[in-house]
Amino acid sequence: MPSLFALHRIKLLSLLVISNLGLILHLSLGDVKSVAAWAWLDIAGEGGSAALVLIWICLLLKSRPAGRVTDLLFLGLACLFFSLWMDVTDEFVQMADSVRWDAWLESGPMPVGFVLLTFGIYHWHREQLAISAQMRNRERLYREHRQFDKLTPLGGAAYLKTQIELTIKQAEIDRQPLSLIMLDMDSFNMINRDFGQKEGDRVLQVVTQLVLLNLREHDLLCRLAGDRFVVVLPNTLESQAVIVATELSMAIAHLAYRTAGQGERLILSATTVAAMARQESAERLLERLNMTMARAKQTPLARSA
Ligand SMILES: Nc1nc2c(ncn2[C@@H]2O[C@H](COP(=O)(O)OP(=O)(O)OP(=O)(O)O)[C@@H](O)[C@H]2O)c(=O)[nH]1
Repeated sequence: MPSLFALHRIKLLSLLVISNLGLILHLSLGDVKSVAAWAWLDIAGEGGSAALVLIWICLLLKSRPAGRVTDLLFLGLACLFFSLWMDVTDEFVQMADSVRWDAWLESGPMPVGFVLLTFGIYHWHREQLAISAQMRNRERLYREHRQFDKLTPLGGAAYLKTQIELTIKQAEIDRQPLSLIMLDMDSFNMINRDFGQKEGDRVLQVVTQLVLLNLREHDLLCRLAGDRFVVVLPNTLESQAVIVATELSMAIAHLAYRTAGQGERLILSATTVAAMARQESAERLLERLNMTMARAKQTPLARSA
């Protein structure tokens, strides 16, 4: 993974050069104030704000791919930083009363920065709408990044339980059936053992994409743990969930998966089971599915709970 500096070298160097030019201009045309003349509260406020904006810039560049939205957000934040930096510099260097340009350097870039940030955030919002459409089957109602698994990236067990509780309540209000599918990869530890953990990770990612492709708009896929996934299917009877579960198993069995290293063809398979929610907690429902899964792994015909 390239470092933050390597990816955004020109942006960061430009900010460094311009900030230093501002500082040099002040130092060469003004007088350095004595420590007694320093306004500590202003220094802390303005300096702290400049430091925070610098942190925002680093987080932005670290978390976003290069492109127009990143450029707009960066330029906006860079303008805010420059204004605040000039403000701090002013606390250490006294300019003659006749000098006007220093006030421009302090106040000018700030509104420009806000305008650029507004454009950037607007385009970010549009980009996010497109991403959210793709994330449709991965998240519902709210996003809490700590509850999302980095690898797949699907909601984890905690997210799943919250979503099941919410969906059970909604199903009761709507008087609609709610079913769940549990999917567990078969002999997954052998993939890790024979081809390495990285290949195992890749299999989990590919299987996730494949399952997502086979779900309906309102279904939700989560990763319960390891190679075990759960699909929440609102407005679905158990008999319909069993059909979807069989389709998912078949899709995985028919996947022409090749390893990243030598391109070996792997035969993947998964066991799936389905259950309809009764008047029970999410915990109990998952327990019931886990038990059915354990039975199905031993006797492949036990596919519903
Ligand atoms: N590569 C990879 N492996 C994982 C991850 N999480 C769990 N595992 C591995 O998944 C394997 C799951 O093993 P088991 O629960 O025995 O499942 P299995 O080998 O599919 O066996 P059966 O389910 O009985 O068919 C273990 O070897 C875990 O170490 C992960 O994020 N990445």
